[in-house]
Amino acid sequence: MKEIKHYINGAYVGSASGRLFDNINPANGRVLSKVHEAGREEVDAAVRAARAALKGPWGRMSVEERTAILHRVADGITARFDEFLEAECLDTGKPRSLASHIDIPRGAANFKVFADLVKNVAAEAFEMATPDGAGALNYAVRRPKGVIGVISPWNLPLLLMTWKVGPALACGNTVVVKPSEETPTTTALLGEVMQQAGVPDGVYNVVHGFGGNSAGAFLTEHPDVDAYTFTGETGTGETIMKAAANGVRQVSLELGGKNAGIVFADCDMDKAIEGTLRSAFANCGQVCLGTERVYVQRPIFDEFVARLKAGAEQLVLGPPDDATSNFGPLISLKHREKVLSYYQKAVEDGATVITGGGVPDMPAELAHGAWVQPTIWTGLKDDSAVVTEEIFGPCCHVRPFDSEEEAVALANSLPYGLASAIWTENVTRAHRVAGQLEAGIVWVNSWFLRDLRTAFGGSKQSGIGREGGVHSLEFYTEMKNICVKL
Ligand SMILES: NC(=O)c1ccc[n+]([C@@H]2O[C@H](COP(=O)([O-])OP(=O)(O)OC[C@H]3O[C@@H](n4cnc5c(N)ncnc54)[C@H](O)[C@@H]3O)[C@@H](O)[C@H]2O)c1
Ligand SMILES: O=C/C=C/C=C(\O)C(=O)O
Repeated sequence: MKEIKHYINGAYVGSASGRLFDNINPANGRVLSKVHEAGREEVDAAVRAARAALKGPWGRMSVEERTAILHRVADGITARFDEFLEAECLDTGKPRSLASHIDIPRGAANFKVFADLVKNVAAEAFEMATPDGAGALNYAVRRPKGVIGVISPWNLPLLLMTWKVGPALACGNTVVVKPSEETPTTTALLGEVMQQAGVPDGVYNVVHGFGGNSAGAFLTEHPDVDAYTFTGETGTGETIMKAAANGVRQVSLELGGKNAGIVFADCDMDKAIEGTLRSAFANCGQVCLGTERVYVQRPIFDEFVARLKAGAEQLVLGPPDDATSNFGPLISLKHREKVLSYYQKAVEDGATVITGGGVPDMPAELAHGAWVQPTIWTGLKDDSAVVTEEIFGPCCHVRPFDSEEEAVALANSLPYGLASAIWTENVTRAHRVAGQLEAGIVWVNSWFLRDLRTAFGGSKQSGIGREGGVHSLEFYTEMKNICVKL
């Protein structure tokens, strides 16, 4: 059976403890590989390697050399596209059509975009007056923040990990990555690409394991890491923030959401249905930006629900290697238990189940996979846990509204604030509502349309900080002001 090892200081190494855990294929429940679980010893070795690399050739390299290497990393991912695709689809069960259009190309783009960006961003300068009339000149320079701890989730493994590693390395930092225990393979494979691209040893390190009392906690408790960038659940973000408080380390947190879609009666119904179907069901609903609350203006409510139901019922469930399928399993049986507990709660709370609500019948070879039905409810009260808590499954609750004010108040009513989607053909309304929504990202007549130069992140309990474009530089560099008296 294949083993997945840590990647530390340019070499693949196993755990001293010899502890291994199973990497399961969620489509059929079979073990794909055995993964080494890092103890404090491996995490410490990875952090030491990252610290040494910062002081070594990486730290002394010109921006031109560094960014040329990162372009080679991107090209290396593209050259091994099929291997990355296969690995990502086996670990997650997601359809190839999805991973080949989103996950893997974005993995490569995340290195190119930030390599190009750091070459072209100027820093600030201020001339100032002084009492003697000679004046002084202030100018800023950016320096790498140091060793960055990267902790990533399982829903878009390569995409979300490289979204952090790309800018971190472009800015001259070194990294220790702890990928999700559910999806270790592409993060491990990237080590080979890094090596072939000429990334010096110790710049990119990977340790595998779980969160609490395992590699994740050992990394966030390690005193020699300068900052942490994390994507995952809000509760985990709180834990990491507490650990990072020791030694006053900075955090960038991309956390959970309970995102609202607002569909006005003046929308283009075809676009609104297509976009809402994608935002609720893509990646089996396991997208942080996904829509789990849909508010629809009353005159079109019945038609919208009927068309959404028809769309959901046309989704084709199947494993990644089935070219006709566009809907995969959840990440694990454990996650399915959580999702199904909300399916049950919805019924207990009096929901009308428009479609789905349970486990689909799958052929025998997939019977042990983490399959669930795409599910739509109506009729829940606004305070039902199904409507207020992030489920992270292929489901949404649809509720009618009457006025624009009501829709904005409903959308803003939760402690989350990651993303929203507005569907309307009235351009004035679109701008007016977008300006009032408490969310880091608002899409108008679209969903998950991403320009990597833009600020990405959540408000309220959906996160701290923004990454993307120049905003990544704020986190991955230390800006230093130099004041010269003339
Ligand atoms: N805002 C965003 O950009 C964004 C993007 C994707 C996913 N998410 C969120 O991520 C969640 C789904 O991902 P998940 O289930 O992998 O999240 P998670 O918080 O369970 O795990 C994320 C990572 O943190 C690690 N971890 C867990 N406990 C830890 C601890 N105590 N110390 C250190 N590390 C720890 C895990 O091993 C994993 O690598 C959802 O809530 C989703 O909304 C947010
Ligand atoms: O599941 C969350 C998806 C996040 C997407 C991004 O971080 C991105 O597109 O940069």
